[in-house]
This record gives sequence, structure tokens and C-alpha cells, in this order.
Amino acid sequence: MTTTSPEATIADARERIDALDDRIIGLIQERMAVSDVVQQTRIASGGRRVSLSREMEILGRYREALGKPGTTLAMTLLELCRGRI
Ligand SMILES: O=C(O)C(=O)C[C@]1(C(=O)O)C=C[C@@H](O)C=C1
Repeated sequence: MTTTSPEATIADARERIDALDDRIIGLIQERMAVSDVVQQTRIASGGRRVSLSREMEILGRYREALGKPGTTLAMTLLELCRGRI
């Protein structure tokens, strides 16, 4: 039977975390680009950059899935996507 050392388990798990973080960062960048399309289209048709009702929906989804820290995460994502308000 082969045993895996704690060091090897940690190193392997950290590699997976780094790979997940790379994907998460890529998804955030993709979200920023898609969000920009929505914002620019709304502005070009006479609307405002921000849609508070839509943001409430998004905050609710993240809170439902992840609890209170989910709300904080969603607020950070929204700030990345539309800037500070
Ligand atoms: O869904 C929209 O209407 C968007 O403009 C996208 C988005 C977002 O990044 O999720 C960005 C700004 C708005 O205030 C609300 C949501």
C-alpha cells in the first residue's frame, strides 16, 4: 500500500486551488466584458449605467447560494463590472 505524505497532499490540493483560481479569474474577466456590453447598450439607448433592480436580483442569488459573505462577494463583482457608485 502506498501512503501519501501530508506535504504531498497539501501541494496537490494547492495546485488544484491555483487552477480553480485561474478559472475563476478568467470567468470574472468574461463577466466584466459581458456586463460592459449590457451597460454600453443601455447607455447608448438613453438609459443609465446602473440598474439597481437587477443588482438586487444578483445580490439575492449570491446570498441564497453562499450566505452573507455571498452578498459581499456579489458587491465586489458588481464593483469590478460597473465601477464604484
Ligand atoms: O444586467 C445589467 O443590467 C447590467 O448592466 C449588468 C450588471 C452586472 O454586472 O451584473 C452591471 C450593472 C448594473 O447595475 C446591473 C448589473
